[in-house]
Amino acid sequence: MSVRLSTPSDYTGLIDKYETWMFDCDGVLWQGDKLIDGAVDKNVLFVTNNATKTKFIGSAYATAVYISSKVYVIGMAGLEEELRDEGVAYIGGTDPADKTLEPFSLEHFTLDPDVSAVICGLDTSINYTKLSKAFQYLTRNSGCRFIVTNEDSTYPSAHGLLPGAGAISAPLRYALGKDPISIGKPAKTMLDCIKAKVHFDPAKTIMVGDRLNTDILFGQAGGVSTLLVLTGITSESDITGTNASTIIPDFVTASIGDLRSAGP
Ligand SMILES: O=C(O)[C@H](O)[C@H](O)COP(=O)(O)O
Ligand SMILES: [Mg+2]
Repeated sequence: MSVRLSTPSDYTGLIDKYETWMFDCDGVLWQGDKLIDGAVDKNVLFVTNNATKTKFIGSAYATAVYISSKVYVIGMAGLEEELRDEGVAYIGGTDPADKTLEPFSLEHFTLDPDVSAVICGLDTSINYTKLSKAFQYLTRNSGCRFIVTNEDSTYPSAHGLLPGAGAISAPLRYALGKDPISIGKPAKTMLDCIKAKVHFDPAKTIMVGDRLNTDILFGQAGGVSTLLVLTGITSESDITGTNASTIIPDFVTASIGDLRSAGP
């Protein structure tokens, strides 16, 4: 049963109890380009599946650390930046030849034999050209691995829910008839990435997230406490009543901004 936080002493107790705070980003700190009230005056680790973000411990960074060979990318500039920073050769991504609305044609497409993995992340410029080139690599380059930065089905933007990274890779999963390797939360790869960079005591660590099947499962798998906020994907009806999820966070509060009410 989750503990519902509500009083200043509840929040003070939580802040006193945990020395390492892992914060999910989309739906916790911000909704798209809109900051969530009260979120910005904390200095903690940001752990996001959003592969368009960089310089966080994000799924883009974790994927770039995971792969070393040349890859074909479905994704945006943030994912390309993390691949470059880790010295991973890539094609596709924001390349104008792929990020195009021109009539589809593979007439000028030559398969690159060095591509040994396809990486798929959130891509707001997704199109048939990208999906087709990725499919060509996955079916014609022997042993080519199918990797996704994360599998979030939706993305909590400032304008409501939008298709998430999981929805971007879904056409390839269906066409291929096989599931990819997923790097982001709740996968262990993401936690391994954090452990390689930051020392923390799981007993004194709390993961704050808005999605039960990524953030809360990630925290539980990592042996850390979990705090669910209701400013993103999960709503009250998802955690109460007959259809309540079986994923039970340790703590629940409406918004990360509630922590401001912590007493002295
Ligand atoms: O990739 C996606 O679908 C979205 O960016 C999703 O919101 C993950 O971001 P997070 O909540 O982990 O920051
Ligand atoms: Mg989130």
